[in-house]
Amino acid sequence: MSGGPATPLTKMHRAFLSTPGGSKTCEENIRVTVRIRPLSRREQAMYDLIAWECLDRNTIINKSPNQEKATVPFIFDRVFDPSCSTQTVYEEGAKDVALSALKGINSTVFTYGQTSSGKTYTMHGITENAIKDIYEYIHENPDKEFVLKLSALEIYNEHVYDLLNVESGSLRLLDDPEKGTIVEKLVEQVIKGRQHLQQLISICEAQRQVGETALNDKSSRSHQIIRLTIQSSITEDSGRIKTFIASLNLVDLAGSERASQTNASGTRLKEGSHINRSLLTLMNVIRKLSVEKRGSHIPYRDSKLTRILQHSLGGNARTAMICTASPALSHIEQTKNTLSFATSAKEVTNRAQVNMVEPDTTLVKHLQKEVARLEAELRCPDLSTSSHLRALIKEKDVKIEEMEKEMKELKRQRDLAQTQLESERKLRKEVKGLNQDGPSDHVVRRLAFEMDPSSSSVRSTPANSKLRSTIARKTVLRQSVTSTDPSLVVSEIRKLDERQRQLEEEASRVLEILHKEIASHKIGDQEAAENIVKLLSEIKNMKVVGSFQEVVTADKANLLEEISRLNCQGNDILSLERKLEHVQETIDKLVSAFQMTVEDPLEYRSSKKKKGLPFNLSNSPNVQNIIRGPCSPLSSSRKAMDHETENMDPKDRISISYKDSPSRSNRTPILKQSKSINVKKMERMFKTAAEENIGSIKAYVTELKERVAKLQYQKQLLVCQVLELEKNQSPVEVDMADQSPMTWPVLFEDQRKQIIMLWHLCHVPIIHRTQFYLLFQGDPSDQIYMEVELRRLTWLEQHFAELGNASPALLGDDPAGSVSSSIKALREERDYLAKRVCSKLTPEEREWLYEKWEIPPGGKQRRLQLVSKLWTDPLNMQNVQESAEVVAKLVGFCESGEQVRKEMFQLNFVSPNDRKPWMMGWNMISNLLHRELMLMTKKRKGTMTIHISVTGTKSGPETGLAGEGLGRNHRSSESRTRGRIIPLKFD
Ligand SMILES: Nc1ncnc2c1ncn2[C@@H]1O[C@H](COP(=O)(O)OP(=O)(O)OP(=O)(O)O)[C@@H](O)[C@H]1O
Repeated sequence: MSGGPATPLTKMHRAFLSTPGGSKTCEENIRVTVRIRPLSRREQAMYDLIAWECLDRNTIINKSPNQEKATVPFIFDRVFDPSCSTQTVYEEGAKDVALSALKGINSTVFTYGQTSSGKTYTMHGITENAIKDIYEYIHENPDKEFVLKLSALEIYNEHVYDLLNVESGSLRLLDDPEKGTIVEKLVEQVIKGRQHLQQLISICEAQRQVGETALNDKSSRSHQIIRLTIQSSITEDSGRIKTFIASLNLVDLAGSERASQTNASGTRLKEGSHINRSLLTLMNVIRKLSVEKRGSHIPYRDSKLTRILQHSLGGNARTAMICTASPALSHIEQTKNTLSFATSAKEVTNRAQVNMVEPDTTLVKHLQKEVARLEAELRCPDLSTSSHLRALIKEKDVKIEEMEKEMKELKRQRDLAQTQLESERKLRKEVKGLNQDGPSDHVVRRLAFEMDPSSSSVRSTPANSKLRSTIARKTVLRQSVTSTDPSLVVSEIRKLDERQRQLEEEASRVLEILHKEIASHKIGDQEAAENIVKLLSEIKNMKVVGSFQEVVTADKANLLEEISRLNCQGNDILSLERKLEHVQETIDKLVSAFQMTVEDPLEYRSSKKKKGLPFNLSNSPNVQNIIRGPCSPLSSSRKAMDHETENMDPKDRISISYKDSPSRSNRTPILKQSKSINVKKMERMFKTAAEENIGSIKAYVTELKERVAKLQYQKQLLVCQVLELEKNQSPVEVDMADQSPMTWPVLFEDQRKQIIMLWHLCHVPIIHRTQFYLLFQGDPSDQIYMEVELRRLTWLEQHFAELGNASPALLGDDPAGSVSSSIKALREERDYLAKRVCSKLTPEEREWLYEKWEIPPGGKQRRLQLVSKLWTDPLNMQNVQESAEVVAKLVGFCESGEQVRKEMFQLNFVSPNDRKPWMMGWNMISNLLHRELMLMTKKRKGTMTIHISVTGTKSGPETGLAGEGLGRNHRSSESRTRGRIIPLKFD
């Protein structure tokens, strides 16, 4: 093979061209040098001959004795004979190019040649020298700031591997429109210093695939590319920072080889074929670049090597190629090939340019202009001239309008679906109503409780279809939140939330753009600043949030309406409770008066005189009220009494009239007289009438209490549901209307287990657990209680889970709602119960229990040990049952022999007459529900005012919704708010 033509001298000159942006493009040929190594020991041993002679610094010629043709010299940028050191090779063959990276120009140094020709040997020296020079340069330029990063890869068998992260496996090549081919996930390490860099390079060299061949004990079996990225910044006198960034690629190629020479087989043969193939592609690329016209297709993509090195081959880089060769005659053909390749390479022209990151002056000018324009606009008092901002606002307005339209459409669809659903329900109810006599089960199960007693009679007329449809309509109205499919409402709320998010994002984007613009412009003018504030507020006041809130308010109107309705009920409750209190007082007084009268009329009179009792049976206006009460059959008793009085002997009548006598002095003789007349008969009459009256009054009171309790439950159930919907959590799916009687026992057991577990998790007072457990044993009418209990416990459990023990911070000054305070309250409750063990249990009972609950005899605090074991195993129903029995005994439930009515079970689980300090714990927990609702409604920021009724008795709040004061420290506020209507303003 003949040598190539000499490189024209003109091509050796580099031309720096100015780019439009001001940076320079360096158009130059690849710098190609040839290094001939000394004969290796192996070659010497074989008495190999030297076949090449370096005629001068640039020329090498084949001096083989048996040449048939005249040899043509090869001319390169530099030819290094075997005596040249690596230092010289670096200085004259690579340094200039390598150090270009320090000035923002990409550079690449290749070593190319036959296997064992000295590529790795040379590249190792080049790398060391380059590192040394780079750090010297950094040292000599303290005014510049440098950031060095290193990445390293090898291409082995056409796979790319990260030499700094061997675990990564084969990496993919990606095409980046700006950067060209990049290696995905290639690690790039920031260099901390020269030693660190050297250490990393050593690691790369150690990681590289090396194998023994016949020609080289440590033959590199892969192409290695070490990339050092250098970022340098300099601050000019003007304060402008110029930043340059460039990469230095140090490429040590695997050597071309002949299988016959390397004796390769198996793995080595395969490696060799991959190496040769990729080198062939490299040669093709170089050849095409050297001969083809600019713009013609260059097959970079034929190998990973050429893809990765694309910039270095005819692109934005300065490239130096050091071709290494053996002088041995035995490798003459290989060397000729190398020199031929090198000859092509020197024809390749690159266009390197300085890579400056510094903000372009044009951009700066543009920004300055923009600042000036905006400042001028802001100075103008008429905002209408702020065309940019106006356009922005207009654009947003259009978007908002579109979104509002979308929302309206969504709302319309939702309403349509709801109407369909409701009419379907209505229809179902009517059909059901026709098939039933008496009160509708459906209605009862729906928790709809008629306040108006007359409506019961309406319902009890099944034949009247008109009335039935009225009831159905009422029930549908009542259902609202309680019976509207929660998933439908939740889905609507989610949709609206999504809309809200989108709108808020839009608004934020507008504000962000404005902020950025304004922040980037230095506004020294007060007027301009004011205008900006004005504009910002105008943007903020865009109808985004407002319009959304209106929509949301409207969409959640059913929830709010429901709350309002409940609060109206709350007012009813309040008035009912007042009446109730009043009636209760009357009863108490009547009972005591009656008992005293019957037991000893004389004593009664004297005590009445002493205590100054303000009324008696006949003249009490309260009695009149009671008698006139809708449920009181007292009138009949009274009539009976009157009737008996009328039929009395006139003498007997005197005995009745003594009470009315204004003259107290006359009483004794009259009384004596009356007694002598028919005392027994009168006593009997009086007793019967009084007993009848009291019974009736009690029945009336009980009825009132039932109404109040049921309304309260209904109210709390709604609160729970609202909270669930608010939290977008799937509600406890218990649609009682659809519960068939057959499934209720199963459902009850399931709910009870959940409740027991939740009691345990929420550290609910054990007296409450006992009361609830014993009262609600699975009767179908227990459904509402089970439902409410489960819902609020579920909420509490979630609340505690969210709160954790660090709740005080979240609760502000009120640590009462924390888990720890509940645990403390539970402990105090156990102490209280332990104290009752002796008084409530006989010694025999105690011993029996100690034995049963395995309390060791003679142990200390056996009572406390016993109580500590109660309600501790929520999964063990026997433990639950027995715990309830013991606690019931200790507390004295049903001691009076009177069955506690379920309806009387208070929502805050505290017997009003028996509040203990530890009971406040559960009060507080229960009241969290109420507070959550408050917070939720406050957050809603609607425009309506909702009144939450806060009611209570003298000893504390009576309902789960009542009471603002949550802790002992808040007692004063509790008493302040008790019994008042607290308006919650939505603004
Ligand atoms: N200029 C030189 N002076 C002295 N020894 C050299 C020179 N160049 C190479 N050698 C030696 O020759 C041997 C082969 O060199 P090297 O491994 O660098 O070859 P290579 O081209 O990288 O081979 P391969 O392609 O198989 O990896 C090594 O033992 C090395 O020390």
